[in-house]
Amino acid sequence: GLGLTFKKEENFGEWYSEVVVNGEMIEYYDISGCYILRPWSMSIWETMQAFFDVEIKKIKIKNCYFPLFVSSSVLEKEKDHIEGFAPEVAWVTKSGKSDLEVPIAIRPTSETVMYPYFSKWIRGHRDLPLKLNQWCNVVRWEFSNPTPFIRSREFLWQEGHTAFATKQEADEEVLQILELYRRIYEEFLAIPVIKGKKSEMEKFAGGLYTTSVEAFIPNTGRGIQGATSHCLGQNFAKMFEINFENEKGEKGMAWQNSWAYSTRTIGVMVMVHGDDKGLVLPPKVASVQVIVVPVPYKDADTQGIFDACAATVDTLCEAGIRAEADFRENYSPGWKYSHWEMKGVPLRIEIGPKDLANNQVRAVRRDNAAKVDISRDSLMEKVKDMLDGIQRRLFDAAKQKRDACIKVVKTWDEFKEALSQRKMILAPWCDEEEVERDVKERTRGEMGAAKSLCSPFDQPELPEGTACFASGKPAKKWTYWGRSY
Ligand SMILES: O=C(C[C@H]1NCCC[C@H]1O)Cn1cnc2c(c1=O)CCCC2
Ligand SMILES: [Mg+2]
Repeated sequence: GLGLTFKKEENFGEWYSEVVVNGEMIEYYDISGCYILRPWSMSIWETMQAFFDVEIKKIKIKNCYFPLFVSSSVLEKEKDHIEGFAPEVAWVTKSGKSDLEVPIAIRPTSETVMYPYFSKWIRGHRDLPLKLNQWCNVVRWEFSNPTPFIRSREFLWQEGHTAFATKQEADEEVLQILELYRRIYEEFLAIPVIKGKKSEMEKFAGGLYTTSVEAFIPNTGRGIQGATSHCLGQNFAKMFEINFENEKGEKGMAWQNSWAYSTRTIGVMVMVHGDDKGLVLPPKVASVQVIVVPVPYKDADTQGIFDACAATVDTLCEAGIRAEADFRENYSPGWKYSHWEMKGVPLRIEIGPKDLANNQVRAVRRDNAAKVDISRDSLMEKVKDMLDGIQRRLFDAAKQKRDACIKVVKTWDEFKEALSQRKMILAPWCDEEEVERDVKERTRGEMGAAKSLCSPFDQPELPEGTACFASGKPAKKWTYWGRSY
């Protein structure tokens, strides 16, 4: 039948796999960890891309494209960058029947692809700042449970790579980009995120510090890194000799950032907003915001109903609303209702003989199933208002649900209790890496260990003498902890 066989509250993993397929976002592919992005999800990626691309161009970042292939010598250049990740790197070793002289890696990220050329192009301070971005795919041969959008062996992302003469410029840009990532989640995907700094253990090993926007999946009680913006310091500049002569003719090393968000964003949106009828798309990213369904009754003025549907689509499209009608003859209205609910279209408009007679339409919201009769005279503004209302309500509902999953703790026992309740935990921490390692060790189990998610920029009051929840040492900062993806 049309409905889902798994329930979100009962079999989350199976529900998720089914809903991304039945919603026509994904088709499973015959290579494990690889998925087909169908138009229904590709259009969401394109909508976010359109926003982000315009915004980065406002701050003078230029798009480029570097090769997919990385030579092994260059990939292994930044030692502590690569050591932890080596197993994930995919290699080309043959062409046709013959082996390649030297294996060639497929980019898992492009620092080592780009930075030899940054070194070549950056000579004097006038060559700075150099600010590049590329929209591309990357390959990471992950082994842990592959999940569409969330963890796949190939994914789409943007990766920004910038170089500055001063640390201050780099620091400023890290936060500018992080704010764009917050807007992607909160303004487009209607998902609340927390901005913060990663711990020394969780940061990007090759960098100086990592900032991130952290989301949370209430159904699994796991945090998920939504996007990252790193300051690389001068580590890569030292390794790749990215030097420049400043105004006084002195030699300086560039300060660099790198930042990314990926198609993982779409998976988070499905997990947060989806329900047992299928996908629920925030209007801002829905490729079809309104679906108009004719509801003919026997032979009562069927042509009039069809004409009214077509006219309704025209009126809404003229107002910039992404509206379509489903005129397929071989499906019943009821079948169409379920179909478009499964695909998560935010608003359905039904037009039957009664609606026609009263010069009105029946609007049905996907998020809360509310039904409203709208006069065709005020159709445009009423539909606009409803779509804005749906966007806002999805965010508010997700924020309320996420906030209910946050627990503030001060002691180890409270921490363990909150973890068993699948919470996202805010605790005072001494900021010592050994203690973080200890927390991971002490919370290992079949559900996975707890790790630090981020230290929020928005720090609550930390009274003098507050003890670290895990070590009892003087706490230095409030930090979010939890199981994560
Ligand atoms: O990719 C990054 C850092 C950085 N890369 C560019 C965009 C921003 C940010 O993601 C971290 N990272 C993650 N995963 C891997 C690597 C890696 O460097 C290198 C090799 C294999 C897997
Ligand atoms: Mg990884």
